[in-house]
Amino acid sequence: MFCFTDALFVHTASLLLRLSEKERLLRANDRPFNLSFHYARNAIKTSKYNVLTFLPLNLLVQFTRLANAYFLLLLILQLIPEISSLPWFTTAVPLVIVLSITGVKDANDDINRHRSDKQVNNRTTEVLVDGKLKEERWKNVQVGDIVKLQNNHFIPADILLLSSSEPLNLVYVETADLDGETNLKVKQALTVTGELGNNLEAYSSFTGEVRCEPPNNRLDKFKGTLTMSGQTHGLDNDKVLLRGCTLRNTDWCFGLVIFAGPDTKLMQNSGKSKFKRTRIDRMMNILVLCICGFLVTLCSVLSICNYLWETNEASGFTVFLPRLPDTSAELSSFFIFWSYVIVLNTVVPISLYVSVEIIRLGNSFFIDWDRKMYYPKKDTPAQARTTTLNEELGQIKYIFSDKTGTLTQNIMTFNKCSINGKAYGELYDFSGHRVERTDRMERVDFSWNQLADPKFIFHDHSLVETVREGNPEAQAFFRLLALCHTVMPEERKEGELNYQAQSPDESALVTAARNFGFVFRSRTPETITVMEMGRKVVYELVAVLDFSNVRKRMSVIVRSPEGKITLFCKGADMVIYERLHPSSDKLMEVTTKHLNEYAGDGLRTLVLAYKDLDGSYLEEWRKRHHDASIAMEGREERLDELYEEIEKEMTLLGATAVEDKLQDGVPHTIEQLAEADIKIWVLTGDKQETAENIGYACNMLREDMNDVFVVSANTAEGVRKELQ
Ligand SMILES: Nc1ncnc2c1ncn2[C@@H]1O[C@H](COP(=O)(O)OP(=O)(O)OP(=O)(O)O)[C@@H](O)[C@H]1O
Ligand SMILES: [Mg+2]
Repeated sequence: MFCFTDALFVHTASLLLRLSEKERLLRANDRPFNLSFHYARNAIKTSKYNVLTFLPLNLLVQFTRLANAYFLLLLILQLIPEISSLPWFTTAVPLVIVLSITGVKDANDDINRHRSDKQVNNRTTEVLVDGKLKEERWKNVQVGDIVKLQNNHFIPADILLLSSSEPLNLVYVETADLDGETNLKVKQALTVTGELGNNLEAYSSFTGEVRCEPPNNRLDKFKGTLTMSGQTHGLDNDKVLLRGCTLRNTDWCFGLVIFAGPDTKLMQNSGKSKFKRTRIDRMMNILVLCICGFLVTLCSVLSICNYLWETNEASGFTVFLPRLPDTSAELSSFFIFWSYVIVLNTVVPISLYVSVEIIRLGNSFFIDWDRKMYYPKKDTPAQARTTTLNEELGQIKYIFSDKTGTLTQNIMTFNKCSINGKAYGELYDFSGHRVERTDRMERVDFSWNQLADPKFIFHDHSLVETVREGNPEAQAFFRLLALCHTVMPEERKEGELNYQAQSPDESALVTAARNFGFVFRSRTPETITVMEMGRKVVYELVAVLDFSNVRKRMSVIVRSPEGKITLFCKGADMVIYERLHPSSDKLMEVTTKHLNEYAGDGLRTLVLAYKDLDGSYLEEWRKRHHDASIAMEGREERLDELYEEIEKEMTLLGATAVEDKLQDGVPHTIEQLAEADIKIWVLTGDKQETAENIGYACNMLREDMNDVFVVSANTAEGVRKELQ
């Protein structure tokens, strides 16, 4: 008994501690220190019941259903002899059958959950204990442990990447189970921890201290610092491997466990699934309640009549209807009320619930069997994952969709560009008329460039000539594209370059630069290596001012081998235009004209600009930047301010236009949805003109809609006003 309360106390204490966790502190290789915080262990539990709690909890859940509760009430009434007019088992038997069928189904589901929990908790991974790697079950992994992961293995907890087998400490992870994206994501360790390599001795004396945000469910954000040998380094999402991902293309990597078990982002996201009701369900509930009301009224009227009869007439019938001596008329009519409730219980159509359930089950089979919803190419039939919601399908009024990747293919091709006021990529015939591109046209030959991507297609020869002639603006344009991005290169064999990009736009732009002779070759957290027209140039990467959809731009600051410091920036036209030096005004006008043409064709556009920086100013800025990037409080705001300060008075270089084709059948589908009077909302961050043109291209907007109106407010309040 003692033991039990003790355990309970420790558990509650750790729960309280965890609830109030404001910041997480942990030290590598120091279990006693980490244990003092009572962080959650790595075992997970998704099951709902155990042997003891199953019966009470499951019954409680089942009786929250109106029909079951109603049956129970009837049963209780029938157990009272003064009221009962039917034998008790007429209600008890069906109720028990219904409850036990549902109970068996729930128990089976829960046994499966127990089984999968057990399987997951007993997976093994290698943990560093006393200087040696030891196989350890997942459930025994603790916060602060150093683990070694192998290729194609699942990641057991949320882990800070320390070092890896790949050059430059890269690792590749597949995140399909987390966010559904199938392209591999690249993570890179800090250079200081990367130096630990595969050295177990170095690892056992590693005492890095991590300070980071408390557990939360945001998959794309992480904020923390790592302090080792007196130096503090900022940590962000790029250095963390999340539970639920799989290691790919990486022989091994080492990591430090930061969040375990229920604290991992994966588990924090798997919130309780809500019980959804359909509209028919709700309507049925209301009807049943009304009928119940009717039943109560009926029974009340009958029991009042009974009371009247008892007081006025009953004395004459005692011969036939003998009664107990002390029953009053009031009591008798009270009992009569409940007897009528039982007798008339068939008024309430409880069987309706059962019928509807069966109809839905049948309906879901019809959905699974529907040949028109079968896609032979991938052998995928339609699948009704739930049998409780299918009648809602016919009631849909709104569809909310994403644009990129849903309406469009998410395959981006570099199509056109405007450099220093001159447009490239457009094709003209001898008389100067624009011609449509076809497959038969002569492509630009990139064989002079050994590192070119053979799949890249471009038709305008003049651009290559301009670059090869050494036009400084054209070269600066492609240099920017080769430097300003977050793409990760992969070069397994000499010359076989492969780009891994978070966003396909960037990969298209970097590939374009690659073909035009500015080949992005490799990156470390401190440098970027580019082959510029066959010459290897290593740029020092001073800072990356990352992209966010609020900033709508991204920049890098690099120092060339000659010591020239430049900020390169690319982003949405309006955002860049606001930050240009007045000397670019003329160029801006011409570029705007080109941009409007591109947007008119439904192309995605980006504007490119640069700025030369002064060394002493940069040093001072860099210091402030470092302070802000390891700050735990207000990190984003402070960084934003610093970015804002340096990204101004830039010089315009030009603009790019990238094409993302519509998926097959999109216009047709949208047309049919519109015919069914379903309203469609599409989410996009594109330039307004581009978005409008894609809207026309996919039949969302039609020429005959003459009052297309634009809401142009920036706050929730403003949008609400304009909509009214
Ligand atoms: N990698 C990037 N670097 C710089 N600017 C970018 C980058 N990606 C997008 N932008 C700019 O920021 C704007 C907003 O980006 P966001 O990702 O929100 O939308 P989007 O990707 O264009 O939208 P959608 O998902 O509908 O295609 C874009 O219109 C573009 O101008
Ligand atoms: Mg985007």
